[in-house]
Amino acid sequence: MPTLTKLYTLEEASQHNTSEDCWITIDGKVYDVSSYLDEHPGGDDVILGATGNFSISIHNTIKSLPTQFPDTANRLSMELYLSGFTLFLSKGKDATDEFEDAGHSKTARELLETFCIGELEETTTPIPELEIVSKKQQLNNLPQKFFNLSKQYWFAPITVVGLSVGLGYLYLRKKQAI
Ligand code: HEM
Repeated sequence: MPTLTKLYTLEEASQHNTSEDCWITIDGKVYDVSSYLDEHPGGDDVILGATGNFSISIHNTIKSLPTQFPDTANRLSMELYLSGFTLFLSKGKDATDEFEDAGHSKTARELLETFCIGELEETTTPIPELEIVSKKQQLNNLPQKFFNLSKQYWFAPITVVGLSVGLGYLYLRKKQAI
């Protein structure tokens, strides 16, 4: 039997990301929650933040901060690349984690179903449009890494020099005593 469910790609759903026209995708389904934004007890901003706007995850070795910069994506990607960060830029975002993390009640889940307009195409996955994780990045950062290491292990050369001076002194004293 042919399915009557309308299918969307994640990228298509991601175009609807404003307070007048807001779609979110949860568990493979697509919801048009535009009319519910103003009524949402958790505020409209959290739902808008879970839409498929450009989403950028920035990582370096010490911290990871997912954030959103819709307009400045290209400039930012270049700047971050140069400063040695790893950057993932994806167009299209799934809101399942945000929805689940808020601990919504059964009533909220039932209400959600009333806004369902279709499902995601099965092949749809968040596509990283730009992924900068390369060996080149590590090579570019060699001087910085060396600097970081020397900051971390500054005591090692001082210990070696100290030990050499001490041993030399003891050796000379012993030699003089003979
Ligand atoms: C996906 C992004 C969403 C996030 C991050 C989110 C977050 C939240 C948060 C933080 C609250 C608690 C507000 C408070 O008690 O101060 C809340 C409550 C609620 N939300 Fe959402 N929400 C989202 C989407 C939705 C959607 C799509 C619906 C329904 C169409 C919905 C329905 C409700 C309802 C009914 C409540 C009241 C408490 C409950 O019954 O669980 N939310 N939400």
